[in-house]
Amino acid sequence: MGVADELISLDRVEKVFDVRRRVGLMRREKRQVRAVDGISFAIARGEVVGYIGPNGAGKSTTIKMLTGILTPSGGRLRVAGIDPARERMRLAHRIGVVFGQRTTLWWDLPLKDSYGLMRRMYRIPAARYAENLERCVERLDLAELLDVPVRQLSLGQRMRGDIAAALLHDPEVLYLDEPTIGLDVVSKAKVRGFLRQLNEEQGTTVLLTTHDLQDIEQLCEWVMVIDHGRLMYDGALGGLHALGEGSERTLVVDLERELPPVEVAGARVVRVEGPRQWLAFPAGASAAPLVAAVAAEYPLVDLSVRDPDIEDVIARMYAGRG
Ligand SMILES: Nc1ncnc2c1ncn2[C@@H]1O[C@H](COP(=O)(O)OP(=O)(O)OP(=O)(O)O)[C@@H](O)[C@H]1O
Repeated sequence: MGVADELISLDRVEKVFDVRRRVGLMRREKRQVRAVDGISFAIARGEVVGYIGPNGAGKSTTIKMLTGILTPSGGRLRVAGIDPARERMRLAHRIGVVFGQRTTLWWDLPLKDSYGLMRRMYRIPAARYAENLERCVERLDLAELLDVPVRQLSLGQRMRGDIAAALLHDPEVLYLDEPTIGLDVVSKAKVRGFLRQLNEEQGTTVLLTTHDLQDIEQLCEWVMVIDHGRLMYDGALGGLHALGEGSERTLVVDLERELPPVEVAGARVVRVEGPRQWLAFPAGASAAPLVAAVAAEYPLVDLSVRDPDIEDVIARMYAGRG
């Protein structure tokens, strides 16, 4: 990735919170929480990057620093060449933000009035506003909803409304914090489809925080995993599959008939159902010798190889933390 393409960069960024905790009846104890503990990464223009980690890992704190809501305690952070905390208003014109858990829309106003207010806030030229609104309305299926007050929208409708609101001023980068939380499968698919199209057609850079690994698998080629404020992984999605320590692939074999568990070197049977057996083997190993060994010793009818479930890999990464 060339430096010229770098839209977001963090260099040893830290955020420390001072928290006071009551201990006993009178005493209060001062404690520091290192929410983000020396994180460095770079995101190039046009990338869609997943940012995942367990509860309390530091994801929201990172996003808040990237928008300028929070000032880092240390390190250097730039978005589109801007220091977010120092020039928050200037940055606001370049970024869009969607928080799945709360809306940026006006609760009592019809959707289109909220958009009108956005237009004035961001001083969006009339033609550009009309064009962007039309595109969002069409692609996010909002035509029927424009006159409805936000409080009357379903969660999925409101989320689509929020995503449109974040895009009316043509941001170069979109931060999404749990954009599919609480949505049904159809709404999730709509939101994901829209984001993919946005990235492909407008080249919008997307930083996506989510607990839904389907979001990640369907949208992101690059993933960062954070835990205890530190980056545990920063790489291609495919690399995650191979990463989880002890992660395994599965060879599923269909035998001619029901047989005792297959015995071959380098794999162990983890499940038997009638003539079908599941053999787990290390994700890094080749399946070929295993298949050959089974075929030589057993009446093999059919087989398939399954990659480790990304959910398992991530769960293992979280479990091994500390
Ligand atoms: N304003 C604050 N004051 C004190 N501590 C905070 C504050 N904001 C966050 N923290 C702490 O910082 C840590 C990281 O929190 P953060 O919200 O960034 O996690 P997260 O990865 O977004 O978690 P989740 O998946 O639950 O949203 C947590 O221990 C949290 O309690």
